[in-house]
Parts: sequence; C-alpha cells; structure tokens
Amino acid sequence: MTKAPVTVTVTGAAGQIGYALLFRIASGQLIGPDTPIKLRLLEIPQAVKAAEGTAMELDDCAFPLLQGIDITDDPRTAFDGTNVALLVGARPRTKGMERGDLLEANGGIFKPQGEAINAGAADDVRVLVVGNPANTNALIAQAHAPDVPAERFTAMTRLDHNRALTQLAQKLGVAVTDIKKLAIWGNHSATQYPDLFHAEVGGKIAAEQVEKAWLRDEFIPTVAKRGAAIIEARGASSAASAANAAIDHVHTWVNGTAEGDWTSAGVVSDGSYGVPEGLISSFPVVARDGRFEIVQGLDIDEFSRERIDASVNELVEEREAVRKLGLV
Ligand SMILES: NC(=O)c1ccc[n+]([C@@H]2O[C@H](COP(=O)([O-])OP(=O)(O)OC[C@H]3O[C@@H](n4cnc5c(N)ncnc54)[C@H](O)[C@@H]3O)[C@@H](O)[C@H]2O)c1
Ligand SMILES: O=C(O)C[C@H](O)C(=O)O
Repeated sequence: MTKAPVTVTVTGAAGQIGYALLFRIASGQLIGPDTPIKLRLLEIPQAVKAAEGTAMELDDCAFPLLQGIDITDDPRTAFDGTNVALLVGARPRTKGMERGDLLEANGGIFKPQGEAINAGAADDVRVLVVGNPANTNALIAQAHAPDVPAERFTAMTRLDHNRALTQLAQKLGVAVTDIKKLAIWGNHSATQYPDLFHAEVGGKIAAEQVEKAWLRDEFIPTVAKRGAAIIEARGASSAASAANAAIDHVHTWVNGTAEGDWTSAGVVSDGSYGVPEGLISSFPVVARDGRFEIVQGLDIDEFSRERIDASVNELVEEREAVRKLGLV
C-alpha cells in the first residue's frame, strides 16, 4: 500500500549541509523506502536562487518518491503543514563576534521559525535543530511553539555519537556495529561528554577494554573537538557527515532503536540525571513508538558526573544568556 507523503522542511537549503542532505531525503533515506516526500526549502532571499538550482538538480534525479519541491523565504509558508522540520540554516560566528552576539543573531532566526512551526506545522511535527549552537537554538524555537509538545524539539548530537563509534571501533579493531549503548551527554560543543562506561563491546563494558589515559586524554577530546579538526582540515565545517547524522537522527526517531541498544539525541530534559528540567541536553535515548525516551537508571560515577555537569553547566549559561535577551 502506498503511504501518505511526508512533508519535510529544510532550512538553509542552499548551504553545504543542505546540498548533502536534500538528495538523501528525496531518495527515501530519511523516513523509509516506501514513503513519498514533499520538500520545502527555506532560505534567505539572497540564497533563494541557489536553492532553486539545487531543486533543478533534485528534479534531474527523477527520484520516484519525490512528489514536489517548494522554495520560499517565508517561514510561515515553509512550515505550513510540515511533518519533519530540519533547522539547518543558522548564523555562523564571524570575526569579532562574541558568544552573546551569536546567540542574539540566532535568536532572530529560531524565534520566528518556532513561531511559524507553532502556527502551521502538522500535529505530528518533529523538529531537529542542526544549526549551531544547536541545543540553545532548539530551546529558543521550542520556547516560541507553546502549542507543540516540547518533546518534538530536538538538537543534533548524532554526529558526535557516530564520531565516537568510529574512534572506539578503530581503537579496539572491531566493527562499529559491534558497539552498543554508547552515549553523548550534554551540549553539542567541546564540553560534550562521550560516555564509554555504559557502552558495550562483545557484551563487556567498553571503558574496561581501553586504557584510562586513552579514554581521558585521546578519546574524549578527539570526539569533542572533531568539529574544529574538520574545519581546520577542510577549511569548512563538516557537511556530508552532518547531513548523514541528521538522516540517522530522524530515521531512528521514526523507526525506533534496535532492541538492546540506544543512541544519543539532544532532547528536553525531564530532570533525569540532575540535568535541569527544560534544558535541551544530549542523553542516551531509545526511540519507541515514534518517541525518544531518556534511558533511565544508569549509574554515573564521579568521572562521568564531573564531565556531564561541566557540559550541562554550559547549557545553563547559554539559557541564562538567551533569557537575558528575552529569547526564552
Ligand atoms: N549539530 C551538528 O552536529 C552540526 C554539524 C555541522 C554543522 N552544524 C551547523 O549547521 C549549520 C549549517 O552549516 P552549513 O555548513 O550548511 O552552513 P552554510 O553556511 O553552508 O549554510 C547555511 C545556510 O543557511 C542559510 N540561512 C541563514 N539564515 C537563514 C534563515 N533565517 N532561514 C533560512 N536559511 C538561512 C544561509 O543562507 C546558508 O545558505 C551551521 O550552524 C553549522 O555550525 C551543526
Ligand atoms: O560548525 C561547527 O562549528 C562544527 C560542527 O558543529 C561539527 O561538529 O562538525
């Protein structure tokens, strides 16, 4: 039976992540191989022409599942009836810009987008914020969508999760599929905490299979600073891997996590593990029946506690900063 089409809105569609993302969505990798897709591309007026060029290329792929592409610079039009909103477009930090300036500039993007989602998105809308600072941008959008359940707003830490999987797999000489229950905690920033104390390889705890010094001095900083290392190497921030992680995040959200495993996502905290309620923080999560649920009951030792607290404190500071700007 043919499934009903899913409307997917991508902001920043003419950007480098947009270019790596749209073709994969249109080919059916976001939701599944039997779900038709309607695309909505949101861009700023100066980049609409470039988005039109990408849309021409999408047409030229003749994707069987792609039922249409709308391009707009108006958030209300972009999010009207949308089922999946991928908020990729954001204001990058430029020379001389302070963190407060960055948060304010992004407030100017994510506040109206949250309002537009509130006004017109489909009842089942799912929102993934990719644009940085992703957790706090998600918080801003969520704060302006009071009629949408807060749990529908998420921030992307799946790229960090995937990076951690590969670093550990390469260290142990195993396949990434041999690793279960890895988790990223906190902010999508250099303070994030990739946790190997609950991760399992061959049924045994991963942290017990690596040297403590490697875990502390190599693994954690490599994963946490990988974004900066990519920028240094490519001269541009990660794009294909970020798009891949966005696909993974939504696919898992809709289709579920495998039995006996979990993943990582920035979700609204319910106060679990001492993370203040309402913050959008990364946690180990399972996806069931189309919802993310924070994995409960994990023991957190002192080493992990210190690192989770440091990242969560950064999120608290970001929330304070956007509160002062009247954005949440
Ligand atoms: N969470 C993650 O893991 C992760 C990973 C990589 C990149 N990122 C972030 O994703 C964002 C996008 O990265 P990119 O490389 O595609 O950047 P990019 O500069 O290539 O593209 C961004 C696009 O967003 C558009 N845009 C700006 N304001 C907009 C608005 N109000 N509405 C719609 N579109 C708007 C721009 O015109 C541009 O085309 C950045 O903030 C980057 O830091 C996050
Ligand atoms: O865009 C960045 O600052 C880096 C990006 O968030 C990444 O993790 O690759």
